[in-house]
Amino acid sequence: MPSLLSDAFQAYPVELHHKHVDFKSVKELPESYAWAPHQVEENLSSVGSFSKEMVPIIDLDDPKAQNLIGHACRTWGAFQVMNHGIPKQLLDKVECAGRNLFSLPVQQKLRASRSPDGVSGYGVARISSFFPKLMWSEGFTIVGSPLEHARGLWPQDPGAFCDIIEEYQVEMKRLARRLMRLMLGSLGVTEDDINWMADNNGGEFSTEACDALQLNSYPACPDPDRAMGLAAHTDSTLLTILYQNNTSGLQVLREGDGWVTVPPLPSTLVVNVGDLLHILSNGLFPSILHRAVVNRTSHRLSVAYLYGPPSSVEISPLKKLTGPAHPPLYRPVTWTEYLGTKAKHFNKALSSVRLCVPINGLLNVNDNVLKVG
Ligand SMILES: C=C1C[C@]23C[C@@]1(O)CC[C@H]2[C@@]12CCC[C@@](C)(C(=O)O1)[C@H]2[C@@H]3C(=O)O
Ligand SMILES: O=C(O)CCC(=O)C(=O)O
Ligand SMILES: [Fe+2]
Repeated sequence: MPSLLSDAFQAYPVELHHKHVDFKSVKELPESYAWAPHQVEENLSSVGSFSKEMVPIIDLDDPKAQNLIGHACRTWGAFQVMNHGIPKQLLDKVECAGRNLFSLPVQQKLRASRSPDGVSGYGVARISSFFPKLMWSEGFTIVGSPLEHARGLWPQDPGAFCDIIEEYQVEMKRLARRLMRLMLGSLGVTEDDINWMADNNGGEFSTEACDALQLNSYPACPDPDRAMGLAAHTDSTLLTILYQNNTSGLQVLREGDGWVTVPPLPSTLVVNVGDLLHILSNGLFPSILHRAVVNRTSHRLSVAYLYGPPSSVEISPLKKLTGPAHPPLYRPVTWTEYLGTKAKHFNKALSSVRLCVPINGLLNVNDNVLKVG
């Protein structure tokens, strides 16, 4: 049984081809990128006569932040945070590093390709293998040090990119831990209730949470209504912190509302509940289905910080949240194992680790919500 995050996909290698079109020179959407209308599902805000609610915006300096976060996690599974303490200059630097990377010639980027059974490197989203059409995006995943891949990309000076990424990883880990404390606090749970988070865990577990960084690039698209930037998915994480540049594209699916756009706001970060927090909270905090759409005029860039537990620690519903009236709904699972499950079942992964499986078999997270369009 693999225990490192980087080993998660050994049992499920995917041969994702890297024959990207040259996004910049394409004048018409190639058929291989043209999604069927029902897969793109229109964003109701452009059609509907009703106004939709917005993903909550929470100021971390607000004394009520913990309660507001708890409410947002229960009712949305996502929120935006301001006054989060990440310097604007660092966000600018990481955006610039991403732009530098994606603007390299394709041949150079391919020198840092993610291998079929690997987790780090350049390539199309791993979930692409579940769809008949290609996504209008490219990505670069970093687990641990980016040095090896950066050497392939910038043989003369890999250090500049690595310094920025490493600084970002440190700051994001600090923020993720703070957010975890607030989210759990709203449920009456403390770090001491979670062995791997507690400072004094007697050395039984590594206290080091695991994480990954995903840089996403969405070039301007000649036919955005038929294209998909990143298809609907939940993250496998405890939580994800997303920085998006000033171009909108992120949408979350909300029961009753359909796809709701999360507009980029200056110096604000988006926080998503992932599947492992869904499990840990015994479903009180649902993981959120989200996607990225593209547009005709602007290049969009996003940076997702994916935060999870130490890769071999088993995550199961917290004892404090379960009892005779609330039996545990999920079996214990490590992050590494869950990533493998996700690689096999994709959006049915969460129901595949459910203890009482729905009568009609594995439930796709998409089946759980009101369909739009
Ligand atoms: C730790 C991870 C979560 C992730 C798979 C990965 O190994 C690294 C990339 C992550 C990402 C980002 C885009 C969407 C997603 C579903 C994917 O294909 O790669 C997520 C994965 C996830 O959260 O399951
Ligand atoms: O680009 C976005 O807005 C979404 C990215 C995302 O969902 C991811 O990287 O997991
Ligand atoms: Fe995501």
